[in-house]
Amino acid sequence: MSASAYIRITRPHNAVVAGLTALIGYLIATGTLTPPSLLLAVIVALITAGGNVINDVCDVEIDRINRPERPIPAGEISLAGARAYAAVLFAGGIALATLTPPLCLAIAIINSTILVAYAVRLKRIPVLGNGAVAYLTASVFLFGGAFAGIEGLVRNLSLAAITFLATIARELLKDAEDVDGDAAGGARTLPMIVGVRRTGIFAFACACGAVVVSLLPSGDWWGLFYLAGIAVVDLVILFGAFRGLQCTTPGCVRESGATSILRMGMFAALAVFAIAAVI
Ligand SMILES: CC(C)=CCC/C(C)=C/CC/C(C)=C/CC/C(C)=C/COC[C@H](O)COP(=O)(O)O
Ligand SMILES: CC(C)=CCC/C(C)=C/CC/C(C)=C/CC/C(C)=C/COP(=O)(O)OP(=O)(O)O
Ligand SMILES: [Mg+2]
Repeated sequence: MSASAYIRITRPHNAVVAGLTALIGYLIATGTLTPPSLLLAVIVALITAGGNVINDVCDVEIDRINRPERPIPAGEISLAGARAYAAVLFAGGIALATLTPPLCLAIAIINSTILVAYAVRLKRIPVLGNGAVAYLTASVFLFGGAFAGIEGLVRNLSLAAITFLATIARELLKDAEDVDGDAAGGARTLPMIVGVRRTGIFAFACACGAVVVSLLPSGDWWGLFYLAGIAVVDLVILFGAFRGLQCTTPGCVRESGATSILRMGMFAALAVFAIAAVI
């Protein structure tokens, strides 16, 4: 057993960015950060870490082939140990969420349940699995807003919609990249059913939807800086999705860099939201 394996299995960069995104959600909803709001980042990081650990527990057979270096297939953490660790991370996140308003606690419990359901079953259902990851990612903004009450959550609905659509687009293109490995692992994804070309068209349509919603007038943070920043980000997102749209094979999607360009655009969007909220 090594301590580093217990850190690696949580995909810490992912959990930390998710935690910081909850703070951006609160900042957008209220225009300020308070010391108690820092708790949001810890809760989201713990629950995201729990989701990543339970995912590796359920994907152990796929990862033995595709990702043998991960802690469970590499023999660094036992299956039972990882299961117990995931339970501790979820329980820690939910216990801390009892210190937040009931709306936040409800989201924390619902999301923990969806993360377990995703690992156990939803991941294998085409589109529904992608929808679950898109909802979870979008919900970080709702969670941050909900710390300021229902009005905060409502104020962040447009951000959640943008994130949902952009994440669906990226997750579908990730499935298009992974068709060969997923088929060997027995998974069924949209591109296996309708082909890479149609998946690319659907992903591009979702990216266009995200761009349209991102330009609609919204809260106090919506202004000249936001419009200028988001216009650049929108071009990056459209370019990434367009690269995927042109492909008919998984290899083409991988070489197009579409999913990396989309990830870059999504992280840049977070920076635009955060700066727009404070200036
Ligand atoms: C049109 C437009 C302006 C779109 C921007 C949408 C937006 C604001 C997306 C932000 C999504 C985001 C990065 C949320 C942070 C929470 C988080 C860590 C989510 C899950 O991880 C995503 C990560 O990129 C996983 O990457 P990978 O392992 O390569 O799949
Ligand atoms: C707001 C609250 C309380 C929680 C949000 C929780 C978040 C941010 C979830 C975002 C989505 C996410 C990162 C989920 C983690 C589990 C997951 C879907 C991992 C990806 O696993 P696979 O789909 O198996 O892909 P791999 O090939 O990387 O294993
Ligand atoms: Mg997995």
